[in-house]
Order: sequence, then C-alpha cells, then structure tokens
Amino acid sequence: MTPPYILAIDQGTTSSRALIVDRTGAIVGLGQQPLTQYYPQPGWVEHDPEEIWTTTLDAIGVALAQAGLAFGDLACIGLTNQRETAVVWERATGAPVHRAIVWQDRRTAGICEDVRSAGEEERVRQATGLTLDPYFTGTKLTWLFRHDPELHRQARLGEICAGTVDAWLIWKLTGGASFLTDFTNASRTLLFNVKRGRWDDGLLDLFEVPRAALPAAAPSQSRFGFTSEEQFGSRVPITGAAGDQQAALFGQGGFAPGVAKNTYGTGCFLLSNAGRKAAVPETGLLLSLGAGAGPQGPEYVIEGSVFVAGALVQWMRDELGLIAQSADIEPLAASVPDTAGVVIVPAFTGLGAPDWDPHARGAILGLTRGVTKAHLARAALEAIALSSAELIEVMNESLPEPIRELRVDGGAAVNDLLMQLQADFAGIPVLRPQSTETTALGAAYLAGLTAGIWSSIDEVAELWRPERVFEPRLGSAERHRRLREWRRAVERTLGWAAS
Ligand SMILES: Nc1ncnc2c1ncn2[C@@H]1O[C@H](COP(=O)(O)OP(=O)(O)O)[C@@H](O)[C@H]1O
Ligand SMILES: O=P(O)(O)OC[C@H](O)CO
Repeated sequence: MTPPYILAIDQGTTSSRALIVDRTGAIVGLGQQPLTQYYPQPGWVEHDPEEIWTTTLDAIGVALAQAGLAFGDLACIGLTNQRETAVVWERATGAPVHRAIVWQDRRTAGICEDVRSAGEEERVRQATGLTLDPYFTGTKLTWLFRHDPELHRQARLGEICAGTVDAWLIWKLTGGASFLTDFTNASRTLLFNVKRGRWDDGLLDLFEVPRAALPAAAPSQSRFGFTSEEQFGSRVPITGAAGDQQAALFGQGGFAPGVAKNTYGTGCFLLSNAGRKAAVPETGLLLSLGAGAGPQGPEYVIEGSVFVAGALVQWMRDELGLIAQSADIEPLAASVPDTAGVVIVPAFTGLGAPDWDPHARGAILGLTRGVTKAHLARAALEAIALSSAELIEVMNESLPEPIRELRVDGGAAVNDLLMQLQADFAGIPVLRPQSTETTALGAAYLAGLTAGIWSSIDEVAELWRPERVFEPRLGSAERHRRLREWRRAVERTLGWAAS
C-alpha cells in the first residue's frame, strides 16, 4: 500500500461500490452493496434514493475496513455513477420526493413521441448530441413534474433539487453544502447544450424543467466540495466526478482520439474519444462530453449504448433458472460449438443504439427441436458480442480512423468466451486490462489529478496494463454473414410493442 489514498465511489445500476486506490493505482480496499430494483409496472424501473445513499455509505465502510484505514486517512474522493437516472429531492430537508427513475425506465416513450411530432428532434439532437429517447434524464423530469403540479410549482420556486445520481451523492456527501453535477453527467440529460457547455434555456422550456431546480455544472476534474465533518468526522475534498462510462474510458487510458472501450455490465457501452470536435454523428450514435475536459475546453466522446447485455445473463439466471450464477454461463455456452442457429435479441426495454426503438421487444429466433439450454446460453453471449460488434461498424463511419483495438471492462468482461466472441465478431483484438475496475480507477484518476497526486495524464497512462489480448479468429466472410444475420433478427423485433 502506497499512500496517499483515494476513495473511488462507483454507484452503479445494480450495486453501490467503494474502492480505495493508492498512488500506484492498486486497489487496496473494496466494498460492494447490492441495490434493490423496483419494477412498479412493465417497462418502469426505479431505485430508492435513500438506499443509493445508505448502500454507498456501507460500501465505503467495508472498503476502509478492508484497507485498514480511517476516513480521515483519505486524500480525496472521486465519484462515478450510473448516468441519466433522475433523482428529485427537497432542498430544505434533503428528503427525496419520489423514487429515482432509472435510465432503463421506458415510461416516457409517449413524451418523446410528442416532442418528435412537434418537429423538435433535430434541434434537440444538435444541441445535446442525444436522440429523443426515454433513456435520458430530461423526459423523466417532465414526467415527474407533470404528475405532480405542486412539485413543479415548488421546483420553479427553487425549493426542489433535480439531478442525476452524481448530484444526489455530492449533495449527501457534503451534507447539502454542494449542489453540483459534472459535465459528463449533465451531457446525458437532454437539457445541456454540449457545444456551449451549459444548460440550454430553450430545452428547459421544451421539457418543462425549471432552471431553479438544476445543479450548477462543472468539469469532471473540479473541486466539488468537502465531505460533511458532522457525518464523516473529517473534511475530505471531492475532486473528481464523472458518469460511469466516461470514467471507464478515462480509466482505460482513453485520453486521446482513437482509443475505444466497451463496458460489459447491465448494458454495454461503447465509447470512443472524439477529441475536441463537436460533430453529432448521423448514424444513431451519441455525442457526449468526456471526462478529460480541461482548461483547453471540452473533450467529446462518441457513444453507442446497448441497454441489455449482462442483464440477459441475469435474466437466464433469475427468471429462467438456466444457471445458478452468472459465471456458469461460460462453461454452459462452451459445451456446444455453436448456437444451432438460434439468435437472441434481448430488446427487453426497447433498443438503444443504433435503432433507438422503445417499442422493440425481445425475441428468440431460429428455435428447432434440438435446441438445448447450452445453445441458448451461447446465443446469449453471442447477442452481447454481436450487438457491440455492429456498433463498432457503425461507429467507424463517424470516426476519422476505424477502431483498431477494443479495451474492455465491466462485470461480464471476465468471461473469456464472450471476449473471444467479441474479437471474432468485431474483427479486431480485444484487450482486457489487468484491472477491470476501470470505472472506479477512472474516477480515482480524475480526483487524484485534481488533487495533485499525479502530476500529468502521462503518469496515469502508465498505470494501464493489458492482462490478456483476444485475437480475432473468424474469417471476414463468416463475420459479415453473422452480422447480417444479427441485423435480420433485430429487424424482426422493431416496433413489436407499439400497437
Ligand atoms: N462471468 C460472467 N459472464 C457473463 N456475464 C456476467 C459474468 N459475471 C457477471 N456477469 C454480468 O455482468 C453484470 C454485472 O456487471 P457490473 O459491471 O457489475 O454491472 P453494473 O455496473 O451494470 O451493475 C450482470 O448483469 C451479470 O449478469
Ligand atoms: O451502472 P452501469 O454500469 O450499468 O451503467 C449505467 C450507465 O451509465 C447508463 O447509461
């Protein structure tokens, strides 16, 4: 253990985690607490904001105990979080007024369609870099305010705070002293102008979100305040914050254009550093702000988000009972040489990039009498790899140079078969770093750079080391055949739930 120590908080969709990172980038303590998922109606997904906070606190306690450190031993804190999820609370008391509406929640598909019918899609896309989809925070706030006019009135008066999970946790960590969000999270709200780097008044009007309810936005490497002495016994500075996918790109050394990473968690998030050019892709991908924004101005990322990846494995485990643990999918899938023609499209919550169809629903195609659960397991891993491979092809159209290698992380990146399938279907090497905790490391690097623990990006870049490289083994013709078959399968799921 090499001091100083950084606390990296990684508040994810399914769990809250805390990691203690030392000067060498080693993880010397780790705490993790699962988070309850609420599904009040089909297509709705909620979290309890208080539980987001208490699980975070518990995870911090476990991480510190494991490292043998006290809270006061921490030099600084870096925060990273599930993005887009909307949290609304009372400014006076800090009490949440509603459950958090999670990024996966589809309840605002109708609101998105109304905005689209009003001809506003292109204006929204050019200002925010995002597509009109229930995924993003903006329409979740529209929904909350429409459903509670009194809340809307209070929000206009500045009595309500509305933000993403980073804003909520910064507020809680600082005992209500800081109401701040970072640029990367703000760039996922549909309310933030990514070209101007500020909230967009026209979009606030369009989505009926009062400016008085929103936090101030700051670059990821900023001073976000100090922890409350009353709660923690010490004032530790929060010196970095970023949405988890931008943090992961940073943790993967994605400091310059051309580096791409894919995170395999609940969903899959493919991000590529796009440098300082703010061109919105035309191909169903998103333009967002990157964590590397510094004094020279903002840095952009191009992103393709797949909503369901590891969640498909979870579904096979929890709902179908095909496996006992997520890791069991690998030997089961490896017990057969192919899927026997089965293709699974896990459009459980609609489809993200590049189709953006909230009405798509999942399908298992190509079933025959001989299909076993092993074929289904293999088809599940192939679905994760094929959806990402297709996104790489699409992303290449928006990049000056095609992606040459893919850096990977996230809970499902430990799956060797999945990584091999990814290399095969993408046709490029897949590089898995020694530490797949790149999201938390990204937050730690951001915080440590601001606090002066590392003096430059170059110093941080040296901490990234590959653990294993998966080389592509599939011929080009077969690879293209599989991608075409995947596209045919996806097209069968589009619009399914629309009528
Ligand atoms: N060995 C494995 N093979 C495939 N999927 C896995 C494996 N281990 C975990 N997963 C999946 O990875 C996801 C957890 O990854 P994680 O990065 O912790 O997710 P999140 O940050 O979205 O909560 C779960 O959906 C789980 O099913
Ligand atoms: O919590 P994760 O890792 O599933 O990531 C969630 C993403 O930020 C959603 O955009």
